[in-house]
Amino acid sequence: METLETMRWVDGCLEILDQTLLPGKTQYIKCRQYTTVCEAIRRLSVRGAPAIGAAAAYGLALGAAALKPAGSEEFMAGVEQIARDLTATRPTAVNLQWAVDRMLGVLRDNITGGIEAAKEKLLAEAHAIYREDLESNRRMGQFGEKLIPHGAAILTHCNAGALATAGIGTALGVIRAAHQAGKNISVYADETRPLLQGARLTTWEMVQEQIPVTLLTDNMAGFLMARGKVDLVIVGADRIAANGDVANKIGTYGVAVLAKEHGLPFYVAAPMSTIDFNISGGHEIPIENRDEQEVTCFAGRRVAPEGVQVWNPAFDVTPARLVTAIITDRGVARPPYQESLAALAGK
Ligand SMILES: CSC[C@H]1O[C@H](OP(=O)(O)O)[C@H](O)[C@@H]1O
Repeated sequence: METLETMRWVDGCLEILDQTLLPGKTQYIKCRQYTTVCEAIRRLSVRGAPAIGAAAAYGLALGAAALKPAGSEEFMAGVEQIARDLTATRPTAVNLQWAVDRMLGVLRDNITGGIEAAKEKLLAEAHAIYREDLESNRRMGQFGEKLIPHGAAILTHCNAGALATAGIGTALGVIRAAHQAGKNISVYADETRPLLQGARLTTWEMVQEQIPVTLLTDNMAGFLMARGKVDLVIVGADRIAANGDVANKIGTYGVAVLAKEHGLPFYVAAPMSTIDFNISGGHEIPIENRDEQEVTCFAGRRVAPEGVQVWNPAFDVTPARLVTAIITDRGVARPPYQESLAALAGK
């Protein structure tokens, strides 16, 4: 089985697995400047909320290391600009802002110790963020697999796997844990238009691990459920509001409505770093709109006529009322989410 690292730190350089080339080609982007990390996030070479957060943390450490300020004030100003550039790359996954805020907090706590020491602290914190995600995924898998019945056929959307994280994944981490617990599960993977994270990445991860996986186009999910082929749905998340509304890859809301219609459990797996307690509901979640060519072209060939208008939101919002449970790295939250998520966060 080929196991690939989503990213790795090698001799002062962040190497990012270029996911736009998967599954056909395995190639790492060598990021020696933080601007290369910004571009990798923007073009989804690295993608998935936890992975974006970890990449941004390493990007901030890279950028800070290259600064040659006259003093600490200039250094702080330089790092804060790097932080702004990183958080501007993609607006929806809260892990990006969370990771950058955490790095800035470490800097402010250590600036009095001198600039070189602060640079070392930043790199250490980026390593910590990456390392913690490994353990966070493992815990989500442990909590989540208890919800998975033996022999379950599980539908998932997009890729919330090892390629979206530092570890075994969020939704796919639960699937891996259930598989390893001997539950004889199988997976249905939505291709996930327009960038095909399901067809390219989720199926690849499942095939690598010899977990039975069936690929379907997004518009087939309803009929598959109507034919009684699906036992439950599990997806990842990019930002979850305090009330349990979930922003995830475009198409997730439709799957949740279909699951409700067919009486199927709809689970969301996400670490606590994806819960945004600063917003009350999904209406406050910023939704990224992406380039129209992602929709008008397919495999590099234009399929829609010139002059067509395009709407290409990268995410949608699933209301909490459609979510059966939220599997986090601190336990499983059930409705009412305002209370259960706050309790898991120790608020
Ligand atoms: C474990 S977070 C995965 C999450 O991120 C994906 O979005 P993108 O591929 O655009 O970064 C998708 O929403 C996944 O559920």
